[in-house]
Amino acid sequence: MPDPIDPSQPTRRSARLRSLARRVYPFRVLGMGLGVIPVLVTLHELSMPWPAWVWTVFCGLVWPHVAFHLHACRSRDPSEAELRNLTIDSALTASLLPLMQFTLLPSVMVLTVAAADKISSGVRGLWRHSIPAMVIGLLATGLLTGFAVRLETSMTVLMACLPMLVVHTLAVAMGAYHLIRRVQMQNLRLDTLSRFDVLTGLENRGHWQEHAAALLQRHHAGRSDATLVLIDADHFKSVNDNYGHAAGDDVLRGIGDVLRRVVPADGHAGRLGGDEFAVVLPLAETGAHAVAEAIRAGVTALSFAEWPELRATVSIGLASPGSGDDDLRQWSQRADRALYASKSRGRNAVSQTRGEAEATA
Ligand SMILES: Nc1nc2c(ncn2[C@@H]2O[C@H](COP(=O)(O)OP(=O)(O)OP(=O)(O)O)[C@@H](O)[C@H]2O)c(=O)[nH]1
Repeated sequence: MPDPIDPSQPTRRSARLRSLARRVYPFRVLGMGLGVIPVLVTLHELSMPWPAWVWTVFCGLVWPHVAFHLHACRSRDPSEAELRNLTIDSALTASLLPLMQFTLLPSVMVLTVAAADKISSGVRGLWRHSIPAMVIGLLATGLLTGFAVRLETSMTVLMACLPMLVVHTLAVAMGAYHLIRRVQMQNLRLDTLSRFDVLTGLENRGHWQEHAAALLQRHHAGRSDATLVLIDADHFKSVNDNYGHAAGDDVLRGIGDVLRRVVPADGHAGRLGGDEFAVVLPLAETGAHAVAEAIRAGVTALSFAEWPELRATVSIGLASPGSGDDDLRQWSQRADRALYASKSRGRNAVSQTRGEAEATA
């Protein structure tokens, strides 16, 4: 079975490549368009014949649009077509070097930009696969024009290289900047999704448990009071059955809103799953009981615009850690027993494990 997060899987690869043509197009137009300037200036200095000019203009100004409109957009497999185009880019770029008699600066510059564009395409190993195409392009025009070499770069050619050096470099940097920002935002979203419950916006089970375990540890170290409050919606199944799942979701969201409003800033509220919620408070039982009672009253007061006759209640159990509560599980079991006491006393109630159970409704 394919691993959905394995980037080497074919489906993910083709999804990534699908946007390649659009991503590469502006950089190809910019890179090859600006690259043509120093090449033409060099051709002028070398008094090269007109076919060399025509070829250069085709490579720099015509080919990028041909590649995009004829190949990548009309192909049945645009991603594969674009990979082919990137390889042809390399061949065309290298074919300009013999025409310039390998004049050092523009030759190195256009080759470097061509390689950088392959690397920034994000396609692994593309620049390596482009090397044979470069050799072919170089040999083709080299054999036609002879392999004359004139490395020396005049000041005019140097000046003609500047637009490409500056503009292309900045454009690539800006592209990388936007990509990094997007990845950062997506990481933030993933982080939020992994820690918070989508329906209520409260902490999810795992994230809440981390806070609860940390508080339990602080309590055992004698550095904090602690009370665990378990909350369960009453007859929630019948809310779903009688009003529908959307109404059930509204009740859960309403309970989430009450918890956000009532739980003090140093407490942590989470949705454990289904209609079960939990809160940990750095308070002794008396203070926690007041918070639990405020939660119970807040849920009782909820109203729902779409279902005016719908009412919700919750049963609540709370427990402070006993000396034998070494882990969160044992602590939760004690709070759960208190919650069960509230259920068996008719619901819409707050109970605690120490002392007698209290009915507050
Ligand atoms: N609308 C909605 N329902 C959910 C969601 N998650 C779980 N449920 C439903 O919540 C219901 C929980 O029902 P039970 O565990 O039987 O509890 P109950 O009906 O509240 O009974 P008591 O707790 O004894 O009062 C089930 O019908 C689940 O299908 C959710 O995200 N949205």
